[in-house]
Amino acid sequence: MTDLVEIPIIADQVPKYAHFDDAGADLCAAEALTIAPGERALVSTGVAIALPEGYAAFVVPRSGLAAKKGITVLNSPGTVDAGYRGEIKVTLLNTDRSEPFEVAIGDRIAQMIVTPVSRAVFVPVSELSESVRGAGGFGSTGVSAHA
Ligand SMILES: O=c1ccn([C@H]2C[C@H](O)[C@@H](COP(=O)(O)OP(=O)(O)OP(=O)(O)O)O2)c(=O)[nH]1
Ligand SMILES: [Mg+2]
Repeated sequence: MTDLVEIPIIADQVPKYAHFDDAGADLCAAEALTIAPGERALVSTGVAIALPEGYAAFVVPRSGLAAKKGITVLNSPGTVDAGYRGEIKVTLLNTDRSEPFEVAIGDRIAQMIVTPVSRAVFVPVSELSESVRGAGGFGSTGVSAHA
């Protein structure tokens, strides 16, 4: 059984996990609007939470909206800091070239993943330890699955 984290919340519609073992709880729109093709909108959810210290919540797209409608979260993963007490908002981007995207109040527009996060202590050094990857990145391993 996963550890349960109690999170105080103020919300008209409390985010729900569609299945008990889902990673993301769905966030609903608290306002109605239309997002034109290629446009973005900052959408209210009416949700405010008090995350425990050492936790963050990530606002990420729903795959169905992405695959079927071209809707994504522009700044995905949107990062909700533990100390944030304001309303959680979702920056939706309509990537479709022709279809406007209609948002109705109560629509599940994105999902939120609550997770522990490490607090880093950045220690300046003159050299970094060696690794197999080294400085290779940005496609250094190619695309083909065949060597
Ligand atoms: O998708 C998001 C991302 C962020 N936030 C809220 C919670 C977060 O704690 C706060 C600040 O987010 P972030 O640090 O990403 O934005 P910023 O542009 O760096 O703003 P700030 O200067 O306030 O940190 O905005 C949302 O409601 N939705
Ligand atoms: Mg910030």
